[in-house]
Amino acid sequence: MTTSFSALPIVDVGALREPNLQAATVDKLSKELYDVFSTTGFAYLVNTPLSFGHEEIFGLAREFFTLPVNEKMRLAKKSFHPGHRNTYRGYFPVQPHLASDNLKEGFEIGNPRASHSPPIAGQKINLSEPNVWPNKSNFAGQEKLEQTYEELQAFASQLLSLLAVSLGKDADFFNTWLINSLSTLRLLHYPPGQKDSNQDATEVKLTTNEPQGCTPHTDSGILTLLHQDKTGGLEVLNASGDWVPAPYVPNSIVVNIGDLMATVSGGRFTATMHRVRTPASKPLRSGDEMGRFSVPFFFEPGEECVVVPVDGDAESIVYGAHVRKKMATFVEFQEDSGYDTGTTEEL
Ligand SMILES: O=C(O)CCC(=O)C(=O)O
Ligand SMILES: [Fe+2]
Repeated sequence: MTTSFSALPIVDVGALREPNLQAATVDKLSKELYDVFSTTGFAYLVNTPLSFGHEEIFGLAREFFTLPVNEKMRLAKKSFHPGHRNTYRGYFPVQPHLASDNLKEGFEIGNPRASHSPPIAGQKINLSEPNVWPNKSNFAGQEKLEQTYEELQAFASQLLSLLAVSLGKDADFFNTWLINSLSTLRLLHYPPGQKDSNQDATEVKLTTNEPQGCTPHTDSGILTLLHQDKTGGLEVLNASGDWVPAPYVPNSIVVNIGDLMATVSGGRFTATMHRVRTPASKPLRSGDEMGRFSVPFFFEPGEECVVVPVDGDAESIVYGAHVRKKMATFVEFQEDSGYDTGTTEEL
């Protein structure tokens, strides 16, 4: 269960930069992670082993989202562009007509080295389809994003070993989860809200009193590693029902537990509700005109992975079935997005 925290804790994971971890370090870090994941379910991580910084990752996000709309829509998932084959990876546009509490556009990639399977009969979403990319002449960031994915996957795997130890298991206890992992790297852009009618095409017309860039939710997978820019807006729900701001802390990334890991841990870890406020409209803002950028990495097992909870008597979960069930609640995956693209080309 989450607690009545008033700020997210900070965990220094600098020791993970060393090639060989001492047993005492494993012990210390796994205890620290256990403490935060069994209370807030969320923390800032500092001194991570990642080789890239915020400037690089948000440079890539900015480069992607400033592409012309038709170039982004060329990558749109089938639910936003019926002529396209990609159902799971690719671009989704802002959909104010569908959900005024989810005002964001996004671009998602899976494992760049994965082998791909054809769609499963009767399933509308192919979880193991290939990535789609903008033309190289328009977007130079493909290779960098692929490397970013691989580094985040490796870092998340280190954390997973520590979580296994923290739950009294061997460090490799969850290693089968890494086979054909479905982890997702998602670039997100939250356009600023705009209250008057002179908005341009990239701004969002606010239709509710409480505009949301991202509706309250828990993440579905193992854990999420989040890069956020300095705009702010992320809020985490504590046990008293208060939304606690989780602003950017310099050189940190945010980590949080997903539903699957909460279940596997027998409820020892908590998947905490969070949301993102829509960035303030232009006249109120002093900095960036484009709104907020964030880059969550959702660490996930493979589609066919049979996930066995740590308490022997609890029921196993097939990850593909778990994620499909959760997806039914996401606006990005609604059957008919109603998005009118006016184009028909296929990828
Ligand atoms: O943009 C953020 O800071 C959080 C996004 C998020 O919670 C999500 O995509 O699941
Ligand atoms: Fe989330």
